[in-house]
Amino acid sequence: MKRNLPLKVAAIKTRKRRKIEQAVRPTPSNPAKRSSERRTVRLDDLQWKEVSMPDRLDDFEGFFGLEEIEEVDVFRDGATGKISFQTSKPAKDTQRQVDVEDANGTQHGGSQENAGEKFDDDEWSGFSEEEEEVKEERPQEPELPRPSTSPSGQVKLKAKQKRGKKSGEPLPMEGAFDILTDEALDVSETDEVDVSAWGDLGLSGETLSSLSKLKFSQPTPIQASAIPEILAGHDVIGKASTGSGKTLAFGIPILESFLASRLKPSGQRPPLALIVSPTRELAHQLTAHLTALCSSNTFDGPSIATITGGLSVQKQRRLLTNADVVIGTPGRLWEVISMGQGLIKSFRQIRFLVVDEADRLLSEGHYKEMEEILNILERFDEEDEEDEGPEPTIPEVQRQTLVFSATFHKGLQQKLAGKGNKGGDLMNKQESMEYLLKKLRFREEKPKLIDVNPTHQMASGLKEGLIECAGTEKDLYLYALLLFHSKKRSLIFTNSISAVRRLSPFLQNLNLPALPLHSQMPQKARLRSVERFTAQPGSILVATDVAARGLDIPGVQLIVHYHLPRAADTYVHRSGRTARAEASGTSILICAPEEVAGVRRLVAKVHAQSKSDTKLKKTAYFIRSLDIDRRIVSRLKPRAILSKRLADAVIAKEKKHKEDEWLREAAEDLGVNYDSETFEAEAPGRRGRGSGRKKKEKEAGAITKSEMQALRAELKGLLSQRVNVGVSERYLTRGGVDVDALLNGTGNGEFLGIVDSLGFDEV
Ligand SMILES: Nc1ncnc2c1ncn2[C@@H]1O[C@H](COP(=O)(O)OP(=O)(O)OP(=O)(O)O)[C@@H](O)[C@H]1O
Repeated sequence: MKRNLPLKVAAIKTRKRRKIEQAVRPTPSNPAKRSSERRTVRLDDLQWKEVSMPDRLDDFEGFFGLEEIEEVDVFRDGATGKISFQTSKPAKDTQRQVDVEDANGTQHGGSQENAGEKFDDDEWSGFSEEEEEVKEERPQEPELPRPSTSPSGQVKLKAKQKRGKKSGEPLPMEGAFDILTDEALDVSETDEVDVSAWGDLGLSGETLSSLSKLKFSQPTPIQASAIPEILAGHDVIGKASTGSGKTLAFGIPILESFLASRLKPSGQRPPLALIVSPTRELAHQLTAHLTALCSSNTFDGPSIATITGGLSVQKQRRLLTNADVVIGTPGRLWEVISMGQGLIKSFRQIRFLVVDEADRLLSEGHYKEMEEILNILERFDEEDEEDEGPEPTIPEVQRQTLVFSATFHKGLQQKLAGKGNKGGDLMNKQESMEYLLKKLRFREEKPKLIDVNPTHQMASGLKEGLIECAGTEKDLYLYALLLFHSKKRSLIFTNSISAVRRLSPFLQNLNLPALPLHSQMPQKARLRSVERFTAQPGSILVATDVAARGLDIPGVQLIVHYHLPRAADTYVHRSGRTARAEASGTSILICAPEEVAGVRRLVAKVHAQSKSDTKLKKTAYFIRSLDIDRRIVSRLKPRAILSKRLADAVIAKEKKHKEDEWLREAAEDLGVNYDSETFEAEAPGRRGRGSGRKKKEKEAGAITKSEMQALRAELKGLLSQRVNVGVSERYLTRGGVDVDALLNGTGNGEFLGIVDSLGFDEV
């Protein structure tokens, strides 16, 4: 059970953080009291005591609270396998009981496995109590399937019934730990999932039962092609469009290898696999996907360590000691692994090196850190050199190298704008192979290149379009677009952190549920934004390209490129956050007039590239403009202006505050007095680059508190009114538009014009 704990960490789904500090087990030396006054209780009914924590939480990595309980006996009924808890302690107050009841008045129960999850989440996830509300909304884990393995290794799940329903009687501890009991296994309710379509891949019963639980009835094309090659011991380069299941294409063979390795004598083993990811969010998500793959409860899965920046190095190093699978970002991985010879040696014995989003990790500008890792895996240490004599030969590579991405591109650094549009070309098959052979040391001379969809770069369910507007009106058009697509989970991409900082409050002021995500946010806040975005339907994530690759957030329906992608691969990956796993979705670029021609070429290039590989006749792809009634959009302008003024003022004040703090500290160090007004009055006026921006910032920051209040009140007034669109020649509207109703999902978006000419109404 303990060994599994790190796996659960990844669930990013924290519940109440509790620990049974002293669950008294009935042992001979500590016999449990079974006096008549003891009663069977639910854990949630007890008065848990909060354990005090130090104020500084930096090193606790999200461990925000600990509660303990004493004098509770844990019993497992030998006949039924049921687990129960007994105590003589009084029950907690009624309020507390209400907290753990759902809308139907039933108790939220967690399995014993889930109790483990709580510990693990506490290890790193960093969600505070205020997030409990979101977490409580999480759908309950599906009940545990019990696979029956046929001689062919195929697994079918039995249809199950709920215990309570069957007997019609309330069960002791119903809901809390049912999932552990044998009885529960037999009768819990779940759909029957036939996984016979996986039969040809020769997977173990354990893996099949997990796939069955995940309801993955058949492999995706990349899985069907890559898994047998990896299982046969080959190096593999896998290319398949975004959202096509590449994670399990390498995850399943790693699990198979782990399951096979259990037969060998145990002991201190080196990690089996190292998976490198370009971003922290993706690393945690990979952990989550592999964890889910091992969650059928029919076997103990591998222990997974997630090694990313933003979390304690010491803790991560400890995690590595027992890890079977290590997943991380290159910088932190290198930092942690290179801390000691012991780890370096054990990492040289890994059996699988996975480079996810390989073109990104191996591209100029990002390769350095990845190269450090590769060096660690390749390099001899001095001891080895002595053994081998003065000229050491390079040791034979024992590990399989698995490389996956949706794109392989060249010239990542070349910018699209103003540079002859050279940037962002995608590589054809031969070029990608040459490129990867140069960067990585494969075991085989020719790794298997599997490209499952050479004819199209983009997901099949994706619709693409652009909106043309003045560069200064992008905020307004973004607002209009989001109103039209209200209640749709949307991801807005920008090219700068400052744009994320500005757009998030701009949209929030307009009552849109926007969340920020960029690399300068503290790690806990980053994870929180992703979790909220995942949990809240209709929410909006405003992000830099840190969210462009790999993130698999279900139900993202709209991608907006507020800033144009700098390269073709970025366009592919950003757009790939929607229309995943056969779903549909929309990707819209907001372009200034001078950007339109360049963007058309970029998108045409993405579509043409795939055709050139297959020698299909090239017909230039023409991305269509979204037809939007500009007069109607202009009616939204007063709101947008007010919201922008408010957002700018808050940002300018925050910035000024930070600068003041910094200057005050510097002045204190120098032993002089600092007064911001005198300082500014005496500072020489700056001219030149950036002075206009400075001036604007100063003006924005000079707004007084009461002016801010007045602006807020004015905006509130506007937001409560209907947008009077008058009578449009083209789109007859009656009376006006209730934007609040639109936000509630009950309005009619037609006031924004014929946007369905592209079929976007189905999004
Ligand atoms: N065999 C399957 N059947 C159904 N769904 C699957 C299957 N395999 C994976 N999925 C689901 O498909 C979604 C996308 O998978 P994944 O994140 O691995 O895509 P990807 O190809 O790595 O995408 P990207 O290129 O954006 O990183 C996930 O939600 C995953 O759970």
